[in-house]
Amino acid sequence: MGPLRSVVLAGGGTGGHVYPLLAFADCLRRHDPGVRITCLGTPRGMENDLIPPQGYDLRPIPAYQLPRSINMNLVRTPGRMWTAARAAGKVIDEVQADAVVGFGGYVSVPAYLAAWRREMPIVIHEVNVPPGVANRLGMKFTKNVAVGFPHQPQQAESLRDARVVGVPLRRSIAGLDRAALRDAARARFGLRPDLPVLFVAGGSSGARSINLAVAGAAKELARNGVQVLHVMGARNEPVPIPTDLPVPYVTLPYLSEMELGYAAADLMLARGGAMTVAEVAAIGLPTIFVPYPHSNQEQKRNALPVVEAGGGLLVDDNEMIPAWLERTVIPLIRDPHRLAAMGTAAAAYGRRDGDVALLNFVYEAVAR
Ligand SMILES: CC(=O)N[C@H]1[C@@H](OP(=O)(O)OP(=O)(O)OC[C@H]2O[C@@H](n3ccc(=O)[nH]c3=O)[C@H](O)[C@@H]2O)O[C@H](CO)[C@@H](O)[C@@H]1O
Repeated sequence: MGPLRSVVLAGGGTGGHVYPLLAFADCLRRHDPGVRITCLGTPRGMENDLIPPQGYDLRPIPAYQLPRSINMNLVRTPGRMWTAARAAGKVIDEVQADAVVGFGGYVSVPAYLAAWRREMPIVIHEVNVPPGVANRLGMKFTKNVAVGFPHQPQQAESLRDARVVGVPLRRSIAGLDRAALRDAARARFGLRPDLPVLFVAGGSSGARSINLAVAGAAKELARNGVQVLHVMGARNEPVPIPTDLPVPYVTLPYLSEMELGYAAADLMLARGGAMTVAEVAAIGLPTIFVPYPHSNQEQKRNALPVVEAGGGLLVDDNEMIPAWLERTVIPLIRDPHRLAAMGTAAAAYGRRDGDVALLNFVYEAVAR
């Protein structure tokens, strides 16, 4: 049994914050089935779709969006933030939490504030460079900062002393054997077992520029025997795909069982969200990264170490046009030796034990 009786987890908004929270919750429950786990969420974030089905207690906290330029001066922290912090504090008191573990996103801020007022252990897990604004504020209250990747302490002064623990990944992904699941996964999507598969997914909310480029390349990819499994993003307008293609082209709005997509694929085309990078690296899936261009180079920094290790390619969003895709994807996906070498390089960079490493870090922090 670990040193925790009750823990509050905070992280919300996009999949990028919710999936590591969930993976960590699962790990905690596996190691210590008696511990009480409570999650804080905003009323409309993706946590509402993702957390309750996994059987965790999700408590809504009033949403308050921090301005990106907040000066981190608590005296000037807006009143609405304290209202949210009081709501978080009520939950913390009710469940008699021993610690708060935050993954970033707006809901983490009230949790950090409430835990700080109660002088409780706070642990922060951060996967981006620069750290998100919520975690930056949280770092004022704790030195227990864990990060997902080795480049983060080198690139961000505020993360210099952070512990590299990796990223908690869902068990279905951390434990994935792609080769063993490949045929079943392909059958599930109606894909042929004998032709290569390009898996396209633009992060937890999809990516319009990627969707348009792949749709534009659909005919040429199909003519060259490349099958496509394309997750468009539930919040995106679906892009029309030609219907008379000679090989399967399967579109989905969202894929909950992401491991099936990963297992079906020979090559992935993705954004550079930190979770996506951690997942494809861990499972050794060669990936073409098209970082989201509008967030401070954050996604480029996530993807670059995998690319430099030889596990993927990097392309600017403005180069994401059908001709580039045709030129790059077709020869690569037909070259199993190159794909295998890229997969091995990606896997050497990735890790599958981020959940356990973070749990050990939390136990240490609570024991301190
Ligand atoms: C535009 C933006 O600001 N994006 C940020 C956001 O990305 P975003 O929310 O897109 O997050 P990631 O790419 O990191 O993670 C997406 C997660 O959703 C899952 N998934 C995705 C599609 C699908 O159909 N099914 C599914 O399960 C993936 O397996 C992955 O676990 O959070 C990341 C982590 O903080 C940041 O690094 C990104 O920069």
